[in-house]
Formats: sequence, C-alpha cells, structure tokens
Amino acid sequence: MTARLSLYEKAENELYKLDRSVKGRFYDFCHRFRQNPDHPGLDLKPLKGDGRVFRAKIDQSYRALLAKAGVDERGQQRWLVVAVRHRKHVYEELSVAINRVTGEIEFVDLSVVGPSVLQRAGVTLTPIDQTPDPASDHEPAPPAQAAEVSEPATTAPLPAVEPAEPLLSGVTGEDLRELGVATQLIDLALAVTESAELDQLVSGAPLLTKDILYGLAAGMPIDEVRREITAPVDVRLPEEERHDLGAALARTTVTTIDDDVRDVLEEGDFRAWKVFLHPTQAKLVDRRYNGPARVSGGPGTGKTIVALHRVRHLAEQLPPGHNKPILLTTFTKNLTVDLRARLASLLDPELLARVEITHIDKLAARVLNENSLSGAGKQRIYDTVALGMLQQLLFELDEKRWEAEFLYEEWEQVILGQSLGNRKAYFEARRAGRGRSINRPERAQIWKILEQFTARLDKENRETWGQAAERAARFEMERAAKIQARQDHKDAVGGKDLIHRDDSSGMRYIGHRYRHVVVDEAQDLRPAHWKMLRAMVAPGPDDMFIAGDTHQRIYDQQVTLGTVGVNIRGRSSRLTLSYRTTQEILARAMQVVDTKGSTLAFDDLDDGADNLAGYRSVLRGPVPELVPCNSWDDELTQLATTIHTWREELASGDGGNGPRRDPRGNIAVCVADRDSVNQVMYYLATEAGITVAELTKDGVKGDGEVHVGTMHRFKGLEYQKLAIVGARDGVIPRTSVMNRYRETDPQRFLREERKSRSLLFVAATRARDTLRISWHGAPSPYLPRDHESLRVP
Ligand SMILES: Nc1ncnc2c1ncn2[C@@H]1O[C@H](COP(=O)(O)OP(=O)(O)OP(=O)(O)O)[C@@H](O)[C@H]1O
Repeated sequence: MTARLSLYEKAENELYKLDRSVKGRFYDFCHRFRQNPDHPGLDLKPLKGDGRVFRAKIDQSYRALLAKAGVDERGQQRWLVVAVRHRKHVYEELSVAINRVTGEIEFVDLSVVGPSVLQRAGVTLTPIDQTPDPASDHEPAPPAQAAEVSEPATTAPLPAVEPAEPLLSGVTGEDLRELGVATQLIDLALAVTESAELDQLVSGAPLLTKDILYGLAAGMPIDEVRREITAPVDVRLPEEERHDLGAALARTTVTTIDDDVRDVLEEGDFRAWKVFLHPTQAKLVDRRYNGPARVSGGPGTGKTIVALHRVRHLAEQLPPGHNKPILLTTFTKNLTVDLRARLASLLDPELLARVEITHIDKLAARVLNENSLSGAGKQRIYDTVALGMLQQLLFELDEKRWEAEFLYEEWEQVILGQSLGNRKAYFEARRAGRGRSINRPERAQIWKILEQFTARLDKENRETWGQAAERAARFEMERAAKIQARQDHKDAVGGKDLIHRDDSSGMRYIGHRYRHVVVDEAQDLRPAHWKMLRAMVAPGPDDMFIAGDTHQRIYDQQVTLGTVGVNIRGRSSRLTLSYRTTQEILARAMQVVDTKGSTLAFDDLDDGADNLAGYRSVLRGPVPELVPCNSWDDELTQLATTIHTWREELASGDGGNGPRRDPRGNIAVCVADRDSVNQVMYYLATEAGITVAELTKDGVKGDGEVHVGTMHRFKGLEYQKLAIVGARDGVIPRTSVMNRYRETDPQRFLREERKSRSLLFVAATRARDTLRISWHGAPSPYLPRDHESLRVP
C-alpha cells in the first residue's frame, strides 16, 4: 500500500535548520515511505504514549515522528510527519492531540520542557533508545530543536527546595483546557513557577498555547484571554470529530510532501515568505465584504501579509482576461518594490499580471499625464521647496501677520484637503483639528495670500504633490460621475444600449479603472488620495481593502474616511499578535506611544479612536539595550563595535543556537536626519571596515551589508538587528519645532508630539530580535528613564 505524506508546519521550519546531508536523507526516507510505509527497512513502530505517534528510521541517527491520519477515499494511508529528531531526543511519551478549540492536530514536544517542571508535574520521559550513537563521530550535531534544550530532558531528582508559588495562580486545569491549551501541557503549565520555565515550556508549544500562557502570565484576565485569543480561532468542533485525526488533518496547516519537496528543503528557508496565515488573519483574507473594509493592528501583526493574501484571493476570483482589475497601492515608493517581490512569490505570473502595483503619488501622476496634453505637465515639487517659495512671497509682501508654516498647513489641510475651490467655500469650511481659530477677516487675508502663492506656483509651472493629488482626484471624480450618469441613463431607458449617446460623448469604453483596490500603509494617504481611489473603483462588494495603523502615521495626513466617501463602518478588524517583534522590544516600543493619562490620542481613520489593546507577541529575546554615550564620536565608535559583534552572531547562528544568517541586509542603523545618515555611513565605511548601503526613497542603494537610513525610510521594513543612534533630546522631538508651537498652537504641538513618537515607534518596531538605542547628551524624552522597566516579567 502507498501513503500520502504531509509535513507539520513546525516540522517544516525545523527541517530548514538541519544539516544538508540529513535533509537529503529525509527526502529519500519520504520517497521510500510513500512507496510502501510498511517496508521493514523503515522500522515503523508506535511509541508507547497514546499509540498514535509512530517513529520510523531515516538513518542510523535520525527518526521521523509520524501520526497516522486514516486512509483516504482511494485507499491510500495518510500520514503526518510531526517532527524529525535525533533518536536520543525521541521519547515514548510523545503524543498528538486534536485541539478542542482549533480542531487542529497538535504535536507537543515535551523534550524541550525543563526537568524541574516535568518533575513537579510528575512526568517522566523515557528515551526510545539509550544505546550509544554508532555514527556519533561523523554525525552533525543534533538539530537546532535539540540544541534549544539547555538542560537534559530526563528527570534527575532535584534538591528539595521550598515550593514556590505557581506562575499561573488562580487558573485551573479546566480553565486552560477550555481556553485551548494543548492537553499535554496543562499540568506542566500549572507547575511552572518562573518565567524562564514558562519560556522553556512554550518553546515547543503550538501558537495558541503560547499565546494563552503568555497572556495569562502577563496578567490578562481569563475572560479577556477567552475573548481576544481563544474566540477568534474557535471552530466549534463537533463532538464526533474530537478524536478523528483524518478530519483534523484537513484543518491543520501542512505542506504536502511530493517530489518538489527536495528542492524546497535544499534551498533552505527560501520559502520564508510562505506564511501560514493565523486563523484571525485568514478570516480577513477570505471574507466577502459589502463595501470598503479596514484592518488595523500594531507593527508586525501581519497587515501587509494579509493585504498580499487578500490580493491573491481577489486575483483568483477574477474572470479570465488580460487587463489589470486589481490595484495594490501604498504610500512609500520603496515599499512597492518589496510588495511586488513578495506578491511574486505568492502568485503565479498570469495572476500577478492582473495586478497593478504602484505607489499612490505615481498613480496620481499617471492620471494627470493622461489628462494633460503632451509636454504640458507641471514640475512636481516637494513641500519643503514650496514652503520656501511661500516664505519668499511673505518676505516680498512684507507680510508679518502669519507664519509661512501655518499658512502652508492651512492650504494643505483645509483648502486642498477639502478641495475648497473659492473664497466662499473657505469662509464656510470646518477647520477641525487646526488649533487656533480664525475669524472671517483673517480668512479673507489668508485666502488672498494663498491665492497669490498658487498663482506664483502656476506661473512657474510647478505644483506640489498635494496639489497633484487634488487635481488627480478631481479628474477621477469627474470620470466616476460620467460613469454614474451613463448608468443612470441606461437604467432610465430600461437597460437599452446607448450606442448613439456613447458615440457622440466618447463614453462607450469608459468604466471604472479597477474592480478591487487594496491599500497598505493607509494611515499616511492624503484626503485627495482617498477621493481618487474611491472614484477609481465602483462602490460595491469587495471594492476596497485598507490596511494601516495610525500609531505609525509619520506624515501629517489626517483623514476621516467617512468624509471622503469611504465607509468602513462595521467592516473594521484589528490584528493583535505580532509576528515580528519580541515581547521585550514590544514592551519598550509601546512606552513610546503610551498616551494614557495624556491628551494625545490616535484615531481610527474615521470618527473614532484607535488603541493597541491586546497587542502582544509570543517571541522572546534580549531586552533592548539603551546606551548613553559621551559624544557623537563615542556613539559612532560604540556602534561600530556592536555591529562587528552582530555580524559574528549572525554568521555563527548565535553561537550555534539558531540558523546561520548572512549579515547582509539583516543589520540596520536608523537615524533622525539625512546629515546623520551620511556621517554614519562615512564612519562605518572608512573607519570601521563595514560596508554600507543607504536606504533611499527608491529602496536600498548599493549592496553594502549594513543598511543605513532615516527613520522615515524604515516604514514597513524589518531587520534582525537594529541600532537607532542619535536618539537625543532636541532631535527626537525637534526642540525648534516643539518650541514654536508649545504656546502658540497647542493642537499643532500635540500633533507634532504624536508624529515624533510615531516615528520612534516605527523605528523601534523594525527590529526582529535585537534593538539598541544610543544617544549623547540628554536622551529623547520618549525613552523610558527607568531602563529596568523594559524588562518583561
Ligand atoms: N501568520 C504568520 N506566520 C508567520 N509569520 C507571519 C505571519 N503573519 C505575519 N508574519 C510575519 O511577520 C512580519 C510582519 O508582517 P507584516 O509586515 O505583514 O506586518 P505589518 O502589520 O504590516 O507590520 P508594519 O505595520 O510594521 O508594517 C513579517 O516578517 C511576516 O512575514
């Protein structure tokens, strides 16, 4: 009889870390197993635990652990490889279970649980075989999983000590069971007394168990854990399926082992992109929405991943064709490169060809080009240039009543933001969030100055990106109005063709540009961008999917989606589990945007407020390092030393405890301004022998190993190890800016503060494992004074 083999997600991740020769032998094993699982050479035997886990021989040293999941309709046996272990780490007690909440098969590796906890819970592990390893001289070290075990897994008696209070006091085994903790770990979890033991216990545990136990250990009440962690993944498993491994296999995230698996395994973790969506993420991807939908969530919770999978889902539903009915857009140019690369690994080329991937300003520019005579386009300028022109104008007019910055913002946010086309409209406009109120005569003065300013821009054939967005939105809205008028007329004449009318109006082929629009980094788009996007897609089911986090808004674009025709009411969801950042980094970063007790608040892109409640991680790592230095030179010297150490750590796989990584592109240095970028790059390259590459608007420039850029350039990216340098008071936030508004414009002051905090928050949450923040002089006031407070309990 032949067999179908699948690979458990965790086993797949562990396989990547194994020595190449073991991977090869595993592949041969799979091949033989699929041909005939009963072949005596495979030595397939049940473990004594629950009898549902079998071991089979890969070679002299390694064993595959498999669970039998029935026989399919064609009579083929179905097996799931739950782990690949050195035989010394295979124990008779290992078992699989079906999780009562998720309905998935769970394999729990008790061998990583520390002996103290095992002993307290009365669990003894019996190795399947204690004979010496005949190949030990030639074999590579046991897999990384085994290396994670810092203590032997057998239960040698420990000296008697005063029994300590359980870490999860106040929680019963029944509570844990009901919440969805893996059955095999319930008694052990209750026996844990220290957080280090908990770390060890959950290191081999399924994600749901990890999430629940960390939540409870951090003090989340049981009800909150049930609501935030358990309920979203509860499949309400029918009683009759509680023991059906075959049915559970269909719900479990697995990779089918076929002939392609060899290449996959040999190429290491080239499939790192292949994220198995968490059920809470998957639900957002597959759902049918009756209109625009929005997903929010803290950094690293997978908003971009969800947006990419959403694009795939939508692309798969498209009728055949050669056009591009899906738009995937984002705010920053360098992120589109990243989005394209990630989407390319997720979609077949034919489907990828149906998706337009472009950043929002480029999209607006394209609309303008289409609508202007060739050669008649304007030169687009950045805000800093335009502000300089306004300052010059005020100087020429000897106008001292208004500051250029104030007027520029009034223009950007009130006049352009609300598309106010004339003086009367400006007199009547709402100026919510603008702080200082202005009366009618003042509005008249402002309008007059700004009219002169825009006339000057026009005369010089220049326009700002804000103006360009506004014009593009207008063109698109006119186009949408025509489409609507055509449809209304068609409806009025009973659905007849409109050949005569269309031929005379050039309307025959006009339609909405896209069927679906997917937006990432939504928090930074301007109101005009939203109007343009709204007009580009027909209102209806699945029209817009919007991902963003207002805590990461680092440009000054505030928008209430409801006012620009994007109604997300009742279609908002929030992701809370970070897949990027460790608990330690998260605790630190959260302090930066912690607005409790202050008047700072973050919006939800609509009329409400957003928060990061429940934002958490199950990853652990070192506490972020906060490094005071004596001077800028001292900061640079210490930075270089740190980077040398990081390089070695990455190259050696943290001394053999983790996967070895090429330091290239895994280390980054983040600073507050362009000047510092140049100084850091120059120092590292010329004084420290470290090759560098700059993060620019267009992506990484050059192939140096350490990436250096300003905080703005780091949005959406991630690095294994990240240093933020120059995090000093006066720079984060800029004293000059804050002082200007502290007294004169309290609203603006708050906005600036929120923006600076968000910038540091974005920067700090780019780090996956290691974060180091240094400064000289006084530290940024957003950094915690008490460094101990960063320690996660
Ligand atoms: N279900 C998952 N399983 C494993 N890894 C995941 C999962 N979801 C996301 N990730 C990983 O977490 C990291 C962060 O994901 P992503 O960039 O989508 O987060 P984000 O919410 O958009 O972050 P940010 O707001 O900081 O831009 C990525 O490395 C991604 O591959």
